[in-house]
Amino acid sequence: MVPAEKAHSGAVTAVSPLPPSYRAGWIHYTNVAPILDPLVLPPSVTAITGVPTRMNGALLRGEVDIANISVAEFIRHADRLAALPDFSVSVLGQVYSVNLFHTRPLPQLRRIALTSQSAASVALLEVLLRERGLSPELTRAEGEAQALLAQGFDGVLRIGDSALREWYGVAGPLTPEVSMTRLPHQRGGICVTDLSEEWYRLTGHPFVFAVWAFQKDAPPPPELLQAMRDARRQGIGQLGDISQRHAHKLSLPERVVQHYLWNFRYHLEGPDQRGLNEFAARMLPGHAPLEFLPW
Ligand SMILES: C=C(O[C@@H]1C=C(C(=O)O)C=C[C@H]1O)C(=O)O
Repeated sequence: MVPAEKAHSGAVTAVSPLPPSYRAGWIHYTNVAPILDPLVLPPSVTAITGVPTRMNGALLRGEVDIANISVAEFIRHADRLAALPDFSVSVLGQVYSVNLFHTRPLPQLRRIALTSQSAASVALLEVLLRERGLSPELTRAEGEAQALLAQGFDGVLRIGDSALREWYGVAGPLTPEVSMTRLPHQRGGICVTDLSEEWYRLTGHPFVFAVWAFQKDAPPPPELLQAMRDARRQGIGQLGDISQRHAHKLSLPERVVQHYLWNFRYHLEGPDQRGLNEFAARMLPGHAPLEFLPW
């Protein structure tokens, strides 16, 4: 509780109550760095960060008012959530950081370890397996893909920064003559299936991993939206610097991180909205088409 009056240096000073703060939750993976790194929060907004499942839970339990959340949770709760009309984490084709690492061809997979950080990629994997008529056992298990593969899983789903690094461990190194898109999908008995690329092959649509969602009756203050748009414009203009900083943190070549970041679609444009609706229809057959706010 904010005190209405506060004793200070012996004098009694009137302190006006602080305006209630709007609480934001940010998934802090590198793929949102072009929006989050330059973001200057308005004074009325506070923020916490965490992995996708943590942010999904925080928004659904009302611990935060806005968060970039897994698209699967947005679809499941579309009756009470709305999404910012022009923000997304989407990709057309390869994403590099949502990977199924496996030791046998997909039709022969029996036990897949799922990351507990993800809801969207788990739902995407379920859709892709169903499309192929496959039903391996799916179990949540943490750890590095290689270690889990050595422990008896024949498939491991990983997302985010660690998945990007593990992908590069299999597909790299990147040499000056080769482009990122031409790196191999397998080496040393480990195959990497990029789920976003599989989605593109299946549907021809981008895949939307995250949207910025909020309770329908509690839209964000306009100054937060403006700050986010300003930050994104600035971030996209500084991809070189942002990539350099994050490449250092991730111990990856700058060229890899730069390609990784410019490859994202951050604006929830028409193709992304169509991809999102296509995914909603496949994830929850019979789901009413999602409505997107005008802006
Ligand atoms: C592309 C990614 O997208 C993320 C994947 C999510 C999920 O699987 O639930 C949620 C948010 C996205 O930011 C990634 O983290 O690699």
